[in-house]
Amino acid sequence: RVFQPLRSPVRYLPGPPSPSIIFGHMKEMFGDDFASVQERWLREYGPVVRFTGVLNSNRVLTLDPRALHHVLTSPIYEKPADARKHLGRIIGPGVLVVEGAEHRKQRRVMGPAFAPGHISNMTDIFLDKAAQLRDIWMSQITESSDQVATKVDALSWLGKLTLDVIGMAGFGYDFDALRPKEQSNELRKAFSVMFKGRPGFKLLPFLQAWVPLFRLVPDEQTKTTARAQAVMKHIGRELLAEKKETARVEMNGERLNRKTMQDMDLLSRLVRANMAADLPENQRMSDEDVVAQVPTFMVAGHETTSTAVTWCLYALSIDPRVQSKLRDELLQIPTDTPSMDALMALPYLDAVCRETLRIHPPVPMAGRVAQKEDTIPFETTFLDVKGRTQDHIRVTKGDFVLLPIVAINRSKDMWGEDALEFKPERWESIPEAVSKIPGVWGNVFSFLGGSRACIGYRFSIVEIKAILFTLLRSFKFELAVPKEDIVKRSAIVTRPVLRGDVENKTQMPLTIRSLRG
Ligand code: HEM
Repeated sequence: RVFQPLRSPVRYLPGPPSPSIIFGHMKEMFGDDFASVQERWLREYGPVVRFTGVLNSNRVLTLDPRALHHVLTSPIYEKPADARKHLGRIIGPGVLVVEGAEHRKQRRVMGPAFAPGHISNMTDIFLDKAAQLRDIWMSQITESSDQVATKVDALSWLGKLTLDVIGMAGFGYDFDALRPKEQSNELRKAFSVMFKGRPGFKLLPFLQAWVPLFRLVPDEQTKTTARAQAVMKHIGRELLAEKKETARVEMNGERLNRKTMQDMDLLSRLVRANMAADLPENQRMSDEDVVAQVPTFMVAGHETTSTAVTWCLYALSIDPRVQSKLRDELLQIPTDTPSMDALMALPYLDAVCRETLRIHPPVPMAGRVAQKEDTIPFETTFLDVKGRTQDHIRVTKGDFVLLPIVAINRSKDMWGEDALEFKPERWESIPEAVSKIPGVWGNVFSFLGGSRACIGYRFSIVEIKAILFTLLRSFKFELAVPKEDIVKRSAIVTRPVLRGDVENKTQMPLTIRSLRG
């Protein structure tokens, strides 16, 4: 590992000098300002930049669509092993962390559960839970002094809402997160313990991920995490046993008569697909793999979606014109419970969602590591440090390629001079250049692309639309603090933090005004 960077051809790429032999540019990459750092490097050093990671390891930054497409689709590239192992120790061998043949197997069995037809059946769950939040907020307004408006922390409420949604739609489990905390159930408590902690750069988890010796450091979080993990596994196993039993009864021809929401959840679908008679034995997932999908869906699908809706309400709060144009469209619908197709057919709602996920992607970046030597083709030529024109780069085992989600989504070269502005109207006619972005959804890179693209992207788009539909029809949103006070804090998910808040607590204070007279 120590000598690898000295042998790799990546060292011939232009780029900034490493500020630290131990941490390389990791501080810059985890800092709030990472997006402008990346933009600056691309401006200074050209379309392909070499920067450094831990122990001077090579990292490549580029926005070249051909190169990124290559990395996303070639089996030579895997997620960074240390990060996978670290997450795998917490959530088990779920689809988010496994690689190679095991990953292909899991994706194949899980794919049908995320098909549009099944997501369509979940729309009622999304709308139902959103209506629950609407009613809670409405009663808070009624109880307030002026009975027309109140202040809420949108982020924490939306976090509860999306946790309830992933519980019901993911495994037919009601977290009841929208209920008061005292009524918190076991799985919700276990999950919040496992992922407790504040965003930002933290040394110990970082060292634990990289240097096995540090995993022996006894910290309180590790102990409570182990206890919470045991609860999570236990509940996961119970859920699995329940789903298997239901599927068995159905498969025996004694089809259960109750068409409950549980029959529609992702885990039930996955269990059925895994039990299908025509699935070869070696393609079936083990019980351990299936149980690991419970925390996997919670990790991958809950905070990402609540953060996306939160940033959308932020964008709508600072642009009242867009907010009322969107509301006008939503109020045209004669029912509170539209179908998925009806939601998906609303053009301005679609443009607002795309623009939110472009400007405020919840996951700011990801990365892949080459497992052996490779040549990455480029669309545009560039000069290496020796001044030679190149149309490809060579990498070797251990080289890391950044997947710069924010930088692509906001690139002025691709989107035009107004790339940094929130403008849903841009989706009426998007520039030719963005059609090359190798994203699985709508010309943005926010769900990545290729064989490891977000499996839940359709789920989350319909969920986001259902939540916005329900809330915008009942409330007007305003920021309750000056917009300069909201800071983006980047970690695995980019959350809002109030400027000057020493506790670094994530929140989005909004004033909500009832539209019911
Ligand atoms: C706005 C919401 C969401 C965003 C922005 C998002 C983004 C992403 C991104 C960027 C990745 C790739 C990570 C990487 O390869 O390093 C990913 C993977 C994944 N996402 Fe999402 N996600 C969202 C919602 C969801 C939901 C709702 C679910 C499940 C119900 C979900 C399940 C997954 C899973 C299982 C993976 C791993 C896929 C694999 O490795 O094969 N995501 N997501």
